[in-house]
Amino acid sequence: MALTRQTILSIPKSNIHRFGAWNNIPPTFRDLQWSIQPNEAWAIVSAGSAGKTALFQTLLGHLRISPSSKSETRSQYGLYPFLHPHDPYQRLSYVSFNHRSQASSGGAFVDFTARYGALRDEDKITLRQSMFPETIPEDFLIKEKVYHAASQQQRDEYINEEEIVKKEERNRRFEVLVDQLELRRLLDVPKIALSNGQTRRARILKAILSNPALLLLDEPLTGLDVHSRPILVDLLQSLHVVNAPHIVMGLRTQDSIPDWITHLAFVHEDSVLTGKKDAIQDIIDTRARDSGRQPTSSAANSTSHQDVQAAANPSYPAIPPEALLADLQNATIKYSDRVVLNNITWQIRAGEKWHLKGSNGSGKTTLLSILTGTHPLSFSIPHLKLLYPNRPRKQIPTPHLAAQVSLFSPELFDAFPRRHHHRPRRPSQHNNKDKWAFIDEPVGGRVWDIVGTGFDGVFVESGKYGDGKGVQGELSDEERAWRVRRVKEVLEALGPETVQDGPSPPNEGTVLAAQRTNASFGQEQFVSLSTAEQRIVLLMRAIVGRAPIVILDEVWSGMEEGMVRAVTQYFRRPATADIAVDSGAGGAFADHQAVIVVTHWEDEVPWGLEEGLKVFRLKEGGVGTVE
Ligand SMILES: Nc1ncnc2c1ncn2[C@@H]1O[C@H](COP(=O)(O)OP(=O)(O)OP(=O)(O)O)[C@@H](O)[C@H]1O
Repeated sequence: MALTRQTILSIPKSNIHRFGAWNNIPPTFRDLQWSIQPNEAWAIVSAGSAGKTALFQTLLGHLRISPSSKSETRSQYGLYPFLHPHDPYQRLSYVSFNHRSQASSGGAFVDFTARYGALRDEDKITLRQSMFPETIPEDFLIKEKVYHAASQQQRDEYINEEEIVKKEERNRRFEVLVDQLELRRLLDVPKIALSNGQTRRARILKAILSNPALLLLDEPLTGLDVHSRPILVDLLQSLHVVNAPHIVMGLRTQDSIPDWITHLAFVHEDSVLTGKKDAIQDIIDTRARDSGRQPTSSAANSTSHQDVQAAANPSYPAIPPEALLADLQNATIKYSDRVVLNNITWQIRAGEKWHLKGSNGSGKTTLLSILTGTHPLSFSIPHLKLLYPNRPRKQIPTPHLAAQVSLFSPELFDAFPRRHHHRPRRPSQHNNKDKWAFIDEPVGGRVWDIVGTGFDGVFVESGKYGDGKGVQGELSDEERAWRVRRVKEVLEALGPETVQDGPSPPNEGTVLAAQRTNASFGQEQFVSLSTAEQRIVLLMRAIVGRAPIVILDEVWSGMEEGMVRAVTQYFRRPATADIAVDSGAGGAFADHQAVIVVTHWEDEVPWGLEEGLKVFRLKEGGVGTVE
């Protein structure tokens, strides 16, 4: 198609490299050629998050396009002819639900339970105030000196924005969108208190209000309930057809593609296939059929593995079949006039598999935070008994509870500390500078250590062997040996040799896919892993300790296709395989464990109703029932 002033994006045949990488290093993408016209609606599709993210990074100018824009082959309008002559970076908005928030990138642990109390003053900023900083009362800003600086910056940004869009126009759009996205009744709720799905809708609203010409949305539907998904898809379409803004969205291969999408960019390894939807969809389907291979790891198939499966955690008393592990009766939680949990009664027994269901904001995370003891009100619920043998929550020290009710959740993923060392680098002839420079390098936190933090439910690695110190005192030799065996088992079950998904776009500093083994993976730095791999490591952390109650909240979102397959297969492996000597083919869960899965996608639940899966559903008004 000919390039015109209206063309939105144009990348003539190019290789895409990371900045700083030589041209003779394999590029992230080879021979990428792509143009987007205003009447086309594009989605970027890839099996995992890494490929999609790299393509979005290319659009954001974070990767190097070769030949460069100075070359004759490039358009006179650059990457975004449509935005010309505006600064593309002012008119471009990128919202990704694939990444952890900036908040945790500094390495400090962000207290994700703060939302339940909203005790700190800066946590009281409401959704409305976050969108309209000028509505934050002046006396609040003066009192909160630290926050003042941030708010002032937001205010300045707001004023700058005003140069682009008239205030009235922004307000008018806000009024319409806030209803369409069903956020009105949440406007005066502290922003930090919003549920996962509510936060996602609010971020999309904010991005639209910033009036971009091009809105890049990565996985906008992940984490949204079945009711909200079509609402968002319709809204995006209505904006897109008038090109205000033009939208490019990222989807997983397993997501259904909205009808109004006309073109697809399919990322596979280092190639990007672009074209009309049907043609590219055919290619994706064919590839999916061909690659329907099963994980081929020693953990899945071989019988040579000599480890005896490590069933029960020797640190805790043996749990008899069907023992009551959680007994919650008549629990109510409300915030001023909003009842989030209304008289909830729920009993969970050893060996049970639960699917906790409910629309966005129905109280799932709140309910689980009572079981994990992280909700401050978990102490004041009259009847809450946990673990085996059953004891009132008040009598269980919180660290013991954290070790025995293990958790994976999007909030934990965001908050998990990733440490970087800000280290000075000597001036040298290589960096061509006479000044000292600072480089950020990852420190500590090998995968092995991070998985090991799961035994004690803590967030910092501890213990000489990276297997924790034990919350009940010094570990015995038997306990230590059990822990080491367990870390090996989960690495074996979910490490890169088992989870074969094709190589991700090469990241500088990471070990090449071909050289990786499940064992070597344990020695890699957690912070250098891709987002999807970090997820799988935190999943290993949640299951390593064979905690009596395992909570898996939105585990599959953000994982690569092959990972979803391997994890599901591992979860489905019968618990009885657990005691099989020298098979290495143990199940992810032993008979004495209860597992609670939270997902809005039915097909992600590893077990069916016919296999004994139980369903607990939360409804509007905070009512909860066993289905
Ligand atoms: N301080 C507060 N004031 C008012 N409402 C609050 C407060 N804290 C939490 N809420 C509300 O409690 C509800 C429960 O949120 P929760 O995170 O438990 O929902 P969820 O079912 O996990 O949702 P999602 O599917 O989006 O993750 C939300 O509607 C939230 O807005």
